[in-house]
Order: sequence, then C-alpha cells, then structure tokens
Amino acid sequence: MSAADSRPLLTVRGVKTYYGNIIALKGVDVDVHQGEIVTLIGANGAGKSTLMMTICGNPRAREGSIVYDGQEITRLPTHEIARLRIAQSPEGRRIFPRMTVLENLQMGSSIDKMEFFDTDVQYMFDLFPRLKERINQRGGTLSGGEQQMLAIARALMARPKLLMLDEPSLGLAPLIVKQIFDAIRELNKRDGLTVFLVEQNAFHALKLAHRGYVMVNGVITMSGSGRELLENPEVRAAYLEGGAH
Ligand SMILES: Nc1ncnc2c1ncn2[C@@H]1O[C@H](COP(=O)(O)OP(=O)(O)OP(=O)(O)O)[C@@H](O)[C@H]1O
Repeated sequence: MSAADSRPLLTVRGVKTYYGNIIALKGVDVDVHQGEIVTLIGANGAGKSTLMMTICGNPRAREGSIVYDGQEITRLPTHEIARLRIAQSPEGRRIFPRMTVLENLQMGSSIDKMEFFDTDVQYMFDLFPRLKERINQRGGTLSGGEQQMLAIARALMARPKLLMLDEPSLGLAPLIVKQIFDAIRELNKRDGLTVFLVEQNAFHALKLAHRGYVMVNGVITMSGSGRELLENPEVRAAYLEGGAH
C-alpha cells in the first residue's frame, strides 16, 4: 500500500511544553516512520500546532525527548534543527507576498541544492500546475489555495526528509483541498516523502494518512491506522459527523 517501513524517522516521547505557567502538551508520545503519512487531528486549542512547533524547537519541550533521524534534537537551537531537512509549512501560509512565485521557490531552495533548482521547480509545477501559470505573479496576489500550494512547494524545494504541514486545508474550497491532498499522496508514493500532517479536516486527513493520532487538551487519546480511526465511533462523533467533508 505504501513505501512506509518500520524505521523511525521521528520519535516523540513524554514531551511537555508550556507557555509560561500554562501546560499545552502534557506528555506526548508520537512516532513517524520513514515513508509514512501520519496525521494529528484534534479540536481547536488541543495543542496540535504546539507539538509541530516544539519539534522545530520553538517553543522548547520542557520535558521529554524528540529524536529525529537517530539524533536527539530536543535541545538543539532552531536553526540547527532547520538544517536537518525538516521542512515546516506552518498554518497561515507564510509566503513572501511581494516576491513572485518563482522567487518564493528560490527562497525555499537551499544553497547546496542549487544544481537541482530547475528540475525541482519543474517538479513543483507538475504537482501544482496553477503555480506554473502564475510564475511571475506576486505571492500576495494569489488566491488562498494558490498561496497554500506555494507554501508547500517552497517547503519542498529544500528537499526535506520530513515535511510537516499545519492545516493545509484551512479555509480552502473542497476542490482545492483535494488538489493539495492529491499532491501530498503523490509525493509520498513517488518519492517516499515522510509527512506529518496536522489537520482539523479529520475526514480527508484520515483518508490520506497511513496512521493517525487524536489529541485532546494536550494529551494523545487515541491512535491507529487512518481507516481504524475513520471507523471509530468516538472519532466519528467528535470529528466527523456534521463536519465539513
Ligand atoms: N503563544 C502562546 N501563548 C500562550 N498560550 C498559547 C500560545 N500558543 C498557543 N497557546 C495555547 O496552547 C494551547 C494549544 O494551542 P495550539 O495552537 O497548539 O492548538 P491547536 O490544536 O493547534 O489549535 P488550532 O487547531 O486552533 O490551531 C491552547 O490552549 C492555546 O490557547
């Protein structure tokens, strides 16, 4: 079914993260294996974004450990974590609004990968043909969906081993969500890219993912294959019934 195997790429154990005195993550365990798409679902304020940001080192875990690709990264500075080929496309589509599509992609490409630039840009345009049509248009003038595609494409230009996406479907029309999720599936199938996907759109995320976790109030309450969670009555009641899918 997938290129996923049992080699761990990311191992999160007992992670506790605070904002001041408020505890946002209360001892979280999560595993992402090489070649897997893993999703984290949960309601507003559950702590999903905090987990993704903690993996990137800001805010920092106060307790617990995060091991990425065999290396303990829990206390590494954020710029060193960024060098480890972990790409993050945060909620809110952080693109450069005054730069063109092509310039945004250039910003994502790392210096040591410049020899692959033309090939990689072409690949991004194959994945997201809408971006090709807008190659010289400024990022800030793109539609919400196109900006999301550009944010993902920019993250991919660094040729990451792990792509972390925070709510890529937020506020987008169903057809655009489908295009974005199809592209993630294609990247995973074709390149074996490992993806950690934070989503409120539980239906699409669980359909796409090999495995998923449910987070409630800073605690993982359930985990299983995407299909198991989709069929789970508690998940259905809390995140799927009456939801947008
Ligand atoms: N910078 C901050 N300072 C203080 N508290 C924060 C900060 N960022 C998040 N929180 C709190 O931490 C908790 C977890 O927030 P987080 O953004 O991680 O949730 P989430 O599951 O990603 O939610 P959403 O789906 O709405 O983005 C919430 O109670 C939130 O209010």
